[in-house]
Amino acid sequence: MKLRFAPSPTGLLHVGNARVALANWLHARRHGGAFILRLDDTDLERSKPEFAAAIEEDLRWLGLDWDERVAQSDRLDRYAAAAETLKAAGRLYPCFETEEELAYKRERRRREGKPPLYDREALRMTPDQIERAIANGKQPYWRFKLAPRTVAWHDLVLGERSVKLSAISDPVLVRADGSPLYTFTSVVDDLDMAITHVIRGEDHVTNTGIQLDLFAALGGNVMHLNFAHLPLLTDQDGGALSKRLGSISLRHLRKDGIEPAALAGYLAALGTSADPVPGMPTALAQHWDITRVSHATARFDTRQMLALNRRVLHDAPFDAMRDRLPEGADEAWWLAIRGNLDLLREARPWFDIVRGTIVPPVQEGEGDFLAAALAALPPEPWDGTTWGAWTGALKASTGRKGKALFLPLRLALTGEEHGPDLATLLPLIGRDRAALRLRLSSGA
Ligand SMILES: Nc1ncnc2c1ncn2[C@@H]1O[C@H](COP(=O)(O)OP(=O)(O)OP(=O)(O)O)[C@@H](O)[C@H]1O
Repeated sequence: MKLRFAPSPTGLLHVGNARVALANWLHARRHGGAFILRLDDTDLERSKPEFAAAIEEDLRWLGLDWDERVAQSDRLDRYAAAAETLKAAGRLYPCFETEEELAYKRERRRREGKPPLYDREALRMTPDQIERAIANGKQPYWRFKLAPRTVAWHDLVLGERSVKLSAISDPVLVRADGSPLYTFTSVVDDLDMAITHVIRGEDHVTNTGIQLDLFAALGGNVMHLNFAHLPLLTDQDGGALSKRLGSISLRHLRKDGIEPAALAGYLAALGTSADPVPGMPTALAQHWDITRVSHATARFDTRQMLALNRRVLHDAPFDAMRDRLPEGADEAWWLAIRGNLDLLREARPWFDIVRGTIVPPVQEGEGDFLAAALAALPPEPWDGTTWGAWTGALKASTGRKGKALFLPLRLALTGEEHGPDLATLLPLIGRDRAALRLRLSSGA
């Protein structure tokens, strides 16, 4: 079994691309197959090496690796040879019509009530006419002569699918400047690399009909090829995603503090009936089943991904996070605050609260209560019971309870209205800091 992810390096990977990459990788790893990263970089104008590098970095961040990396720009000779094979078989024919001529023909057919298909006029040119056109300085581009048949396949996600080839114009495979087009390079590569499963976005369904015909024309055995087309992912409002538009990119999610296990877990469960669980791809592979992906359109819901991110942080052991935490952070602090984080960057303020200096707000009208709290602060050593003993004594002496008792203390000690459990936090803050903050917050 061999799979591939074939992005064009024309922008930053978005979450739709990532879902496809992940599905291919999970399928390969689940079944002990190989996974290839193939950069579709034959569009020299739009492809950029820096995007290729960014794609590789983002895939690695997501926890994906590959057994082989191929760049289509290194294989131009191979596409040229495959074009010759097709020409010799009479399946690739030269065309000379200009864009304007084609547009005019399409319009005429539409007016006649016919579908705007290419009429294969170039196929009727004699060798003489072709020679004359070339002698007159015209460079041909090349179309693939589709077979007059309907191709069918069992799609692992969409079910039974078929494409009637007579309803499609013969596709251009090679431009006038000799450069091959995606439909062509993709098939030559799948054939040469013995790809067994093509998992990609639903935008390629029509291509699949053409590609199966082309695959057979190049001598491939289509029985060895399996397809799965994932419904296109949209943003939260149903809008399309595109690399060129800079849609929700992995790069931005990462910069915003999303953990790869949250994104991978979310994408792997998206469109299935399974509850998303955070996890890196290696762990997710054990339960992966492509046939569980629904053929309904899926929306990328940032809130759900954030909920998973929270879970990743809540369960993260100190050792796994150590390098990304503020200098001087220790395990007790991490365990005390991790349950309160949506994003890792929210950890920093809790470091200052516990280990550093903060200025709590002066609480008007709470001066006496905070002074009493300061006076009742027990001596150190402190442990997990100190908070309960201290607030229990204050409750008895002041008659306060609930929010009236706890909120002024929390505000004084942390400067925040919400946060981690104070029973855990208080011993970490320590008596000196606690005493100072109670005094400052009382306005004394
Ligand atoms: N919104 C989407 N949802 C799911 N898969 C997608 C989506 N957009 C692209 N893909 C898939 O991602 C893979 C990489 O495709 P490609 O590099 O052409 O991405 P793209 O976002 O369509 O790029 P561009 O915007 O440059 O055309 C393909 O398998 C494609 O089907």
